[in-house]
Amino acid sequence: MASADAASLHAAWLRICDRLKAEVGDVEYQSWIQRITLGPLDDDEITLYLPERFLRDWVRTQYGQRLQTLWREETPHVQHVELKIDKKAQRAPMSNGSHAPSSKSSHDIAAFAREDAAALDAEKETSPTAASPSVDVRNDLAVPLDRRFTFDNFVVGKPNEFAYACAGRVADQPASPGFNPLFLYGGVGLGKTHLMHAIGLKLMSRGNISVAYMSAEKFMYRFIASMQSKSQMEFKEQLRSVDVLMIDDLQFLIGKNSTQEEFFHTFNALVDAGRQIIVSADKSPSDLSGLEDRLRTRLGCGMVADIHATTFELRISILEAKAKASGTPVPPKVLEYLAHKITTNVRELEGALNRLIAHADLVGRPVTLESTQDVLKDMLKAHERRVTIDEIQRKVVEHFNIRLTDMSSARRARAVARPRQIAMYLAKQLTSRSLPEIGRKFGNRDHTTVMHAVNRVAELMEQDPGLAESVELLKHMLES
Ligand SMILES: Nc1ncnc2c1ncn2[C@@H]1O[C@H](COP(=O)(O)OP(=O)(O)OP(=O)(O)O)[C@@H](O)[C@H]1O
Repeated sequence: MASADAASLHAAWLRICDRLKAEVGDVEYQSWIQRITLGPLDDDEITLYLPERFLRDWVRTQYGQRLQTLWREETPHVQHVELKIDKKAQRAPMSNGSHAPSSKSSHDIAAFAREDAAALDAEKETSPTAASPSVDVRNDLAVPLDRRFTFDNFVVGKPNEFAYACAGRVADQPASPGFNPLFLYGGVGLGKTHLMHAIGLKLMSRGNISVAYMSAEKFMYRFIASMQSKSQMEFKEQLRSVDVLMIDDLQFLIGKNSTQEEFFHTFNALVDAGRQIIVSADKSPSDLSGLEDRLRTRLGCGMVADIHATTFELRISILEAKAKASGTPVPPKVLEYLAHKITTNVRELEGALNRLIAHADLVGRPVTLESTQDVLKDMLKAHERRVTIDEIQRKVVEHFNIRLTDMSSARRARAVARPRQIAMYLAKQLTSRSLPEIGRKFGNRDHTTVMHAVNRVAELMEQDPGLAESVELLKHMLES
């Protein structure tokens, strides 16, 4: 093998850098390739240095093959590429000469991070309840898991059984094919965080597994803080050293481009190293517009599990379990009432129950339906569904297969009059409209007619289970 002098090696390296830059783009180039320092040629093997182990590993997995090919193409003297760690290479002048950072490039990532921080500040201004950014990198990387959020404490029903099963599988066999990443998504307060913590707790109970859980927001604070304190390497190394990384509420990263970029690299490094990633968000990967396409694609590559909105049955089961755990007796009527009134969010359902129990303990009186309505007045008001009389009329005519005009017509035939009475009854039950207001919406009828209809339907529901079922069904459809 002919020997190559230092100048020709250096020239070859510059050409390789040029080609790589064109292939991978500026950001990746500056983040990774630019950190490489050219080392000696030994026989047909060229050594390239990187200042940190994770950088070396990353470059090896991401670009190792390509570097070898490019070297072989650029100079036949080099057949093999060896990537080594050299701490002295840290912040050394770029050996790739003219490829040293341009005026803007060396701080691009930091600049992006500042942009993310600015985006965050803008959000904070419109979101006074959010915590101010904590940028203390001395804290532990992850936040502790909540010991209450176990699998045993998670109530399973139709809407969450699939997510529950997936979470259980990951807890039993982390990083198994098809389950990495595990992507949990669903509306607010439906148990995503609970399941993530349950996985973490179960894994940790088995001992030697390192689990890091943090919100996407926290991830970003850490990232920005590491930029500010020039400890990015430490941050990256810490992240890449965990066995299981859990990031909650990923939607927070929408519009935070450099944090997304950082997360993407962390994600790849961990998955490639056979570590488990668990992510939660309020939407599926494909619906998270605002996240980079390549990140969305990777997020959807493992198991995607949806937690659906709760059903009445699940809400009852959750309330029963929580009431039982509290040790304070709560009548079934109260549980049903809560499950009817608070339908969207388990966190609020739980909050309502806790408030009732605390109140009962404090005043030393049992929980009753009356005390519930009183104690939760404000909360329940906020949950009143804004069902309109128009909606009620539309649903009722659809159900009984009559015309909408029959709601306000003077026709008295039973086939029309009864559904009209039912619609009035529902208007009284589901809206805060007064009897005269309801009457006006039903062809300017008198309030006494409405009152009669309401009483008559209540009476009939007691006598006729078929009719009661129809009315309940309509009510349920209108409420959900
Ligand atoms: N199926 C369930 N069984 C028992 N508790 C539940 C269930 N679902 C939710 N919870 C409880 O409801 C509360 C809210 O759940 P969690 O924080 O996991 O929701 P989330 O989906 O992560 O919400 P967010 O979108 O706000 O992050 C927690 O106290 C959790 O224990």
